[in-house]
Amino acid sequence: MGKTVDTNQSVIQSVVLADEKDSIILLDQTLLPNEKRFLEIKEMKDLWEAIYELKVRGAPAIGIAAAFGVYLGTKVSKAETFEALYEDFKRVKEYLATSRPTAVNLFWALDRMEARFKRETGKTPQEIKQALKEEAEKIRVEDEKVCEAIGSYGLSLLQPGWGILTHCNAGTIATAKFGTALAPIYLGKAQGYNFKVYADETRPLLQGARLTAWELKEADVDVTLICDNMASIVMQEGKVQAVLVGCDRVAANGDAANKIGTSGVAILAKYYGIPFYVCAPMSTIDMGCKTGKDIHIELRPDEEITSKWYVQPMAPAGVKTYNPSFDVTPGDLITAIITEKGIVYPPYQENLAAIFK
Ligand SMILES: CSC[C@H]1O[C@H](OP(=O)(O)O)[C@H](O)[C@@H]1O
Repeated sequence: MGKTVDTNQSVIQSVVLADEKDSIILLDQTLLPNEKRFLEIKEMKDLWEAIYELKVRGAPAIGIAAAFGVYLGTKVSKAETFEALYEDFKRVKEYLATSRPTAVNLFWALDRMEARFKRETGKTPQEIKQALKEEAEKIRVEDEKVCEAIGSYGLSLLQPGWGILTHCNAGTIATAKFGTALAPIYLGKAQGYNFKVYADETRPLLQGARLTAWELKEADVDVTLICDNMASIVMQEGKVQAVLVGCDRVAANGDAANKIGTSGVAILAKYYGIPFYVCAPMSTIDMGCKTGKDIHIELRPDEEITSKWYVQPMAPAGVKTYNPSFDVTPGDLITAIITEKGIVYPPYQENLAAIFK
């Protein structure tokens, strides 16, 4: 379990590497909105647990945490050669890869750290460890710029005063900064767009209620919290002019995995003729994944449904549950995919491939 530290950061950075402590400082998102507590993570198993228990969550933030975790886990190696250190590195990478299966950023970051390791051939173990630390920080810094670019492209699709529906949390705490789906909201706030955000609470883990509503209230953005089963009525009543969601893995054909319930929102948006945008860093687009059918959907514990938020369980003891943490929205329900390289429209197979060229 990580140690609690006092950090009165003004702009929340949910996961950073504390140079002076050479440890990971992360915002414990499971305690929000009631407590803003930062944990100091020094041990690999504490980081693995933080990812699994969603203390740090959101595809980009998971990737950044994993990259820092690779550094933490490798720096304690006593190896005296490149080859021996590489064996220890691979054990760290394999361990972190078991924390959560759906967000491709975890694996993207681990692979990027391995690529950096291999570029350090001939260097001393100490030099290689320093290189890993640099690469992890580069991933974090780049993600800020990526999210800001997504925010700018996303904002170009929106009008001042629009109602925007969001699902789950793809905000600043799910990334290095700005978020993905909330990035256009933050950039718009700074330019006087006065958006009205309708945030789905997003059962069962309530990232919309606990995180998005909290983030947006902190940022003085007009946010209305709704239950997931109210998405239809706010669309039907003309309160919503666009839907913005994040993602955890986008397949080459444009199918996008995101928090459970997202595909239902996409179907509603299609029915009401409302544009449905997926905000996707290229680090979340998996061209090796042909369609949404190839995306591993994480299944999580019963308690998240039956008892987690209740004074006492709200379901009969021992009742079976089905708790997929994500679902896949078919590409033909997605109006456009907003990336840091620009806005990608269908046909996604060709147009997603084009942004990687
Ligand atoms: C900016 S990625 C946000 C993405 O990640 C969330 O999943 P989780 O909270 O389980 O990590 C959700 O799918 C968000 O849209």
